[in-house]
Amino acid sequence: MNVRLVHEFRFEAAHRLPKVPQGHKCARLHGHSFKVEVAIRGPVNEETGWFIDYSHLYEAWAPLHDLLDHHYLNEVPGLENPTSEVLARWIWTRLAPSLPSLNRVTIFETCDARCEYEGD
Ligand SMILES: Nc1nc2c(c(=O)[nH]1)N=C([C@H](O)[C@H](O)COP(=O)(O)OP(=O)(O)OP(=O)(O)O)CN2
Ligand SMILES: [Zn+2]
Repeated sequence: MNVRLVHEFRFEAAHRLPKVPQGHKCARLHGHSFKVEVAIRGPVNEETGWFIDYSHLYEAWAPLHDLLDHHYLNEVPGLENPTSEVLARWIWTRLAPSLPSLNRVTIFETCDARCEYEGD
């Protein structure tokens, strides 16, 4: 039996999008309460009844939270153009080494819009 486990994380950050057309509102400095969903996929162990402990997701996420929370994303190396798309891949690249079963990273900038990334 295979399952997808999903853990939500949140961080607050400011950003601006430097490559949008002139006059676009997102060229101005603004902030979001970002929500990130990290999904892993794999088999359930018949003995333990789980795939892996959710705490592994938390442990993998914690260093990224420190890099992102209450930061100006444009100043974070690799996030000079911090769209949801760029952020999703940035997070994926940093989680994948410690979460080989990584299946999807989803970025919610607002309640209504999200970017889902499943690797290239
Ligand atoms: N494909 C993308 N489009 C947009 C991104 C992005 O990262 N990828 N980002 C933005 C801005 O960051 C913006 O802050 C979010 O804009 P929007 O979804 O329009 O959110 P609002 O709450 O400001 O919009 P409402 O019109 O109030 O719904 C824009 N586009
Ligand atoms: Zn924004």
